[in-house]
Amino acid sequence: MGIITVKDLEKDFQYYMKGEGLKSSFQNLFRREQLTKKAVKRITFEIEEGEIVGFLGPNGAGKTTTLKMLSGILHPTSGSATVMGYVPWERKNDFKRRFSIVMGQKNQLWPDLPAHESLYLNKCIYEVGDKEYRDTLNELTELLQVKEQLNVQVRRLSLGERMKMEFIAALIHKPSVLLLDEPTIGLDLMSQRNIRDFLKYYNERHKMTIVLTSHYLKDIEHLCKRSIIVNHGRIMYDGSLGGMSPAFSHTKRIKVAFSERVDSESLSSVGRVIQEDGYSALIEVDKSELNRCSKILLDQFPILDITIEDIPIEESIAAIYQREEEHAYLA
Ligand SMILES: Nc1ncnc2c1ncn2[C@@H]1O[C@H](COP(=O)(O)OP(=O)(O)OP(=O)(O)O)[C@@H](O)[C@H]1O
Repeated sequence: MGIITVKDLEKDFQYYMKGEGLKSSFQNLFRREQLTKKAVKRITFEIEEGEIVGFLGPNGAGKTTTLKMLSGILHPTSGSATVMGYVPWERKNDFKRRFSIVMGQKNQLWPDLPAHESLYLNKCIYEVGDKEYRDTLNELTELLQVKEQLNVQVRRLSLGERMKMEFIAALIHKPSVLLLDEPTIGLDLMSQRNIRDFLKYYNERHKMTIVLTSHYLKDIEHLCKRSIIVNHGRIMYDGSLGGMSPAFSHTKRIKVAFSERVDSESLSSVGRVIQEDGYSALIEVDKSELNRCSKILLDQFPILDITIEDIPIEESIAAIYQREEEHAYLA
């Protein structure tokens, strides 16, 4: 059995419709229309110990709601889930001691205190022994290179430094499962990379299971062998990003620059023209046709430069987002 198991998990939010203006506010005092938002719809998956799994999806897809249920912050409407054998929303102390969540948009450190005081508070809450606390703090501050900043008031830290402190606070009790909701949001490229490298190293060293949501594809590509793509609360894909769609892996793109103006009509005999402006073109061809099409281009067109590319992963993901729900596809 996986360290995380999710079976037919659903979450509905009830909320009230509120019209605009004073008249509508007055009417709402007597009659309010209740609406239901189905944020998560019967999702099922299992995650093995030590895995890093990416949770991908457009805004409002249901990622945060799922993570909140797995961390016990929210009760599901129906379905079941276990994390390390515990039902998260029962919030047993043993579960809390072995689990952690970092939300890029929320801080758990006190802004007016230096980070080390909040960290010490976490040590006491989680009943971490003195030596273990010292060793873990040393390891984490060295890995994240924030030893010097431990005594600085959290509100004075840069966003990247603050995020690193948030990670230390989340890991000080050495959880077995870590949920990350947009951990690199707002960080510059260098800080994003530092956090990614840190997570990769930490996962390999401590075999910690990580579930990660991020809108930065680089985070997912770098860290996750497996990604679960959700849209409208449903799982649309579960597998590796590389193996996302056989249709995409059978197609290549030829990017060409011409030394003189080329007629767009003539290019359509080579393959599917994605874009062209007379002096350059992007043409999609079947992999098996690549040699033949490249030869036609080289023989019959005034080629200045030619490159062959795979379909960018972002486009494969966008295509999955757009897929109709009833065609949900499980790898
Ligand atoms: N408390 C709530 N009441 C009503 N609707 C809610 C509530 N919380 C979330 N929702 C709705 O549920 C849907 C899923 O939200 P969720 O935050 O899980 O999406 P997400 O995939 O994390 O999006 P994002 O990438 O923008 O953070 C959204 O349509 C959201 O508006």
